[in-house]
Amino acid sequence: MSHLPSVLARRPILTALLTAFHSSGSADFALTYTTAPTWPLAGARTNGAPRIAILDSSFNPPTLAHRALLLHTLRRTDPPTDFDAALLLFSTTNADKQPSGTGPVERVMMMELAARTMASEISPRALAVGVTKHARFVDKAEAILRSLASSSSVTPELYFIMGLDTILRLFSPKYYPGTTVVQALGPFFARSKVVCADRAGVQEEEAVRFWAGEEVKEFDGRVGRVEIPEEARELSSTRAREAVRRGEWEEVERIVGKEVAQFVKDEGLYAV
Ligand SMILES: Nc1ncnc2c1ncn2[C@@H]1O[C@H](COP(=O)(O)OP(=O)(O)OP(=O)(O)O)[C@@H](O)[C@H]1O
Ligand SMILES: NC(=O)c1ccc[n+]([C@@H]2O[C@H](COP(=O)(O)O)[C@@H](O)[C@H]2O)c1
Repeated sequence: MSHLPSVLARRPILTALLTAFHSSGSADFALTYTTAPTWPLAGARTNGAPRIAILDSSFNPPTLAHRALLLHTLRRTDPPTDFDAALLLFSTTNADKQPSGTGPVERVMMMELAARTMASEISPRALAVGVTKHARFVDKAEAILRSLASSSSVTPELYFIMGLDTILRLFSPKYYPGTTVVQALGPFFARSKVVCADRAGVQEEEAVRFWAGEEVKEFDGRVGRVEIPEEARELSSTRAREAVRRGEWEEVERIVGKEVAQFVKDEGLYAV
């Protein structure tokens, strides 16, 4: 069954929602779609803090690597963890880049498309799509926790999934002027954990240096690992955009899957 018609019908609602979110002085986290109205409470566990696996990405466009990161985190992390819910999260600001490629409405439409194609594999856990205005993980975590505490009195444990290139930037001092990395990340790691996947393109020595470093050791037990299949490791949004520009639609489909590829083609995204 194609999810495209349902997502295309969402455009006016999403446009209004994102405009209101953008102009609100106070909102810094909002959900656009959930598979269960009680998200994040749809899992089997009934006691303890609900655990939410969060895939934060620019989704420019969503790829099958993003899908693999989320599904493999839910199935086998080291150490093994039971999750109650999952969240695809998009930030309207990025820590390093100016917005380019596509606007927020198309990004969220593609995220919702990806979410609908994954929902049955994630079930019985609840899956949501959300947006935040924050670029740094420390601020994203705070916004999500604050929002859930005010709307549902739930205090979940957040697990941020990221590739090695991103965990290197989470621990980079350039994002925390006026303080040390350990001080800046202390409150974040008190309530959240990180699940990290190796990423093609990161130099071996840089990876070895990072894992042996004092800063990551400071948060021992708060950083887990996940492996994704070989074929997903080399996929990236950049490669998908380049394949669109070359008009190689089979390659685009191999990187992003059938439905997102169709959306990108129909909407004329990334063509120039
Ligand atoms: N193939 C992959 N292997 C491991 N981690 C990945 C992979 N693709 C994306 N990630 C991770 O997923 C998160 C979101 O990725 P992001 O949105 O930056 O995708 P991207 O493909 O790197 O995008 P772009 O090519 O536009 O820079 C990041 O933490 C990134 O490290
Ligand atoms: N120190 C940090 O918290 C930090 C550093 C770099 C990127 N990020 C975020 O990671 C996500 C992925 O970033 P890229 O799209 O640049 O790969 C974005 O939301 C970005 O803002 C966070």
